[in-house]
Amino acid sequence: GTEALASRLDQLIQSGNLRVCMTGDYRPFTFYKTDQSFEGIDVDLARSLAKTIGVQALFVKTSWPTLTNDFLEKCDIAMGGVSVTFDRLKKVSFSTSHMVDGKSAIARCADVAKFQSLAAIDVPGTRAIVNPGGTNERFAKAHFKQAQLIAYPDNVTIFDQIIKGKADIMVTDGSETLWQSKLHPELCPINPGKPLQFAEKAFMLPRGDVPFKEFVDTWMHQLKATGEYDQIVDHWLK
Ligand SMILES: O=C(O)C(=O)C[C@]1(C(=O)O)C=C[C@@H](O)C=C1
Repeated sequence: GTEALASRLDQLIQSGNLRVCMTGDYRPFTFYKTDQSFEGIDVDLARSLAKTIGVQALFVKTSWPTLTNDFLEKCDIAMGGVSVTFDRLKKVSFSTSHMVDGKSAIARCADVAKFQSLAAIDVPGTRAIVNPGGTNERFAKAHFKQAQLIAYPDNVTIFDQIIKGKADIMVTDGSETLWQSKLHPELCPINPGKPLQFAEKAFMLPRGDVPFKEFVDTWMHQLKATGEYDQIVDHWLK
């Protein structure tokens, strides 16, 4: 047929806004500042996508436990260090993955030698801290049987808890262990080159919306081909 498929793309072009859900608690991907604006890799990516569509990026603050529902109710896309999971794929679609980022551990530098494997971490006496709602919690619940699990909902200050000695270790995205260890010299990433679990970053999209997904995937493909993607990532990671 000659009729184009209906798409969220048409709606958002009509409204003039790309509504982007993000948590704002995950440096360097998304950070919510005191002036109520967002910054980070995925903020730059969102602005690039919006510009390519010809609309404004409008950021909507969400949280990891409410991410999927907030996306479904309030946003056209969810960005900000979001991992692809099969649970989420039961409710939403994802763009093509743009970054591989497996799970790794971070601990006080003095403890790195004793936490060299998952088996060495998961022993009685280890206090593993975890932010609820995302893939970190899923990993912790699946793999920590002997270690004590401490749920801590503030992803911005969670790393201070390890520095203060209130917890011993956190398993999170490898990129975050590198970033946080640069921010806090007391903390060291543990074998960041050998992730404990595979994970990929992508953008959450409305389920089954082929035209919108084609647009986002083509934009990302070209961003990578032209080197703009690396420019954005390197600006934050270096
Ligand atoms: O849930 C996801 O998609 C994430 O990758 C987010 C997630 C998590 O796994 O909890 C990853 C690292 C940050 O420390 C905070 C949130």
